[in-house]
Parts: sequence; structure tokens; C-alpha cells
Amino acid sequence: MTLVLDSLAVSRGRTAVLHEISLTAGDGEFVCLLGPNGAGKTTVLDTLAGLLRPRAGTLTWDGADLARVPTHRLVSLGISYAMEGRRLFKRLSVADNLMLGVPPRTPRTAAAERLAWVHELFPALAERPGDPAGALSGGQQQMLVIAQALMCRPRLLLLDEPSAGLAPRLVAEVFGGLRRLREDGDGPAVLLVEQDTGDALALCDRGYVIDNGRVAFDGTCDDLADDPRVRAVYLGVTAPAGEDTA
Ligand SMILES: Nc1ncnc2c1ncn2[C@@H]1O[C@H](COP(=O)(O)OP(=O)(O)OP(=O)(O)O)[C@@H](O)[C@H]1O
Repeated sequence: MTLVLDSLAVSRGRTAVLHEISLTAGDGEFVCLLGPNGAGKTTVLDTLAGLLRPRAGTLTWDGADLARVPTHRLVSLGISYAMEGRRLFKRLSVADNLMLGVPPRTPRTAAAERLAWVHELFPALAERPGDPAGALSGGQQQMLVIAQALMCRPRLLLLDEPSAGLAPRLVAEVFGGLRRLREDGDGPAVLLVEQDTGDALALCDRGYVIDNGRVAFDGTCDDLADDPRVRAVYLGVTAPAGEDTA
């Protein structure tokens, strides 16, 4: 199952935000979208989720035209969106929040298997299943958001800024779970929007640097991390003395 965006152009209100974005994500591939604030990364995910409609260009998933799919049908196509901002039912228990991610009419045994699966990915969530989600640490709440999005067993997970607002130790815990997801072998492709470029490049296979609504650079994460221009301009890393940045 492949995601293909071709020359996608999207506006928010009257403002053109994305201009000719082309990108792909293959089966099980982890792909990150990097770049400065306001570049348009979240707009890419919102468009994939049917929250915005493209002005021009195409977006297809497994050959289907996603631009025509309403948001409520995404899960049936195998797409799940973990939005930024840890939107959970804070007074409901951890277990209940997870079960809300299971589509109706899913057999109980399948739901139980998925619960065991997300507990393996994020063991902290198995420790206090009856606690209200609001009582969890910020890192655990972020794990719960991701785990809830995985409970529909997606083939593509759209994941917006899982590191936002978290201390480095908690970011490491969240990314530990994402690494286990990647190693799982039967997990979804992931399209990850991140400000934490170091962790994103270490986790993912390929990346796109978005700047001002366009793809400024793309390549394997190793190549992006090594590219002096990407490092200097977008990753905030200056080259060691003697390294060519031209
Ligand atoms: N709801 C909205 N209505 C109008 N404009 C918006 C809205 N949300 C975002 N924008 C604008 O669209 C542009 C792209 O925003 P977007 O959130 O996609 O960027 P981003 O790369 O994800 O950055 P950030 O990490 O800051 O969210 C920005 O100029 C932003 O101000």
C-alpha cells in the first residue's frame, strides 16, 4: 500500500499554504516531514485526513483518490491520524481511551490482541489501565494518543509532533515505542511531522524538509542528516570546522 502525493497545492482560507508538494510513503515505511514552524507540515497531514481539500494536484492511497474521501471513512481505508495536542478523554480510564480507538463491530478477540500489541509497544500503558488518562505524565499521555490511533490496526499512521512539550527523557520514551513499532515488521507506514529533527531522522527511513509550502530537500534520513546545507539551514546544526557548507 503506497501513499502518493503529486504536485499537491492547498490553501487555508485565502492563504496558499502548500505549493506543489510531491511525496511518497511505501508499505511500512517511516517517513518524516521536517522544517520550520509554519512551513506547512501539519497542513499536509490535515489534507490527507480530509480536513482540507487540495486546490490542485492529487493524493492517492493504494490507488484510491483520497481527496474525495470524507474524514470518517479514513479508518476503513486503514488510515489513522494522531493529531498534535494530546486530545484524550482525560476523565476516562487509560483502558477506555484505548478501546475508543477500536472500530465498532471489531471482534473481541481482535480488540484484545490489539490491546496486548500496544502494551508491548508502550509498556507504561499496561501499568495502570484503570487510572484516568489525565493522571498520566505528559509522555504517557502522548503514548496513549499513539496507542489509541493504533487500535484500529492502521496501514498508515499520520503522527503530528509527538515530542511537543515533552522533556527530553519523555521524548526518548515515546520514541522508544515508535522504534518498537518500526521493528514490529507488521506495523503501519508512518508519516511523522516533527520539530525534533534529531530523533525523527534517527527513527525514520526517509524524510522531506518542507519550507514555505514546498519540498526543499528530500532523501534518506542518513543523507539528510549528513547534508551540510540541510544541517545548517534547517536542522540548526553548524558544520564542524573544516567541513564544506557551500
Ligand atoms: N486553522 C488555520 N487557519 C488559517 N491558517 C492556518 C491555520 N493553521 C495554520 N495556518 C497557517 O498555515 C501555515 C502552515 O501551517 P502548518 O501548521 O501546516 O505549519 P507547520 O509546518 O505544521 O508548522 P507548526 O510546526 O508551527 O505547526 C502557517 O502560515 C499557518 O499560520
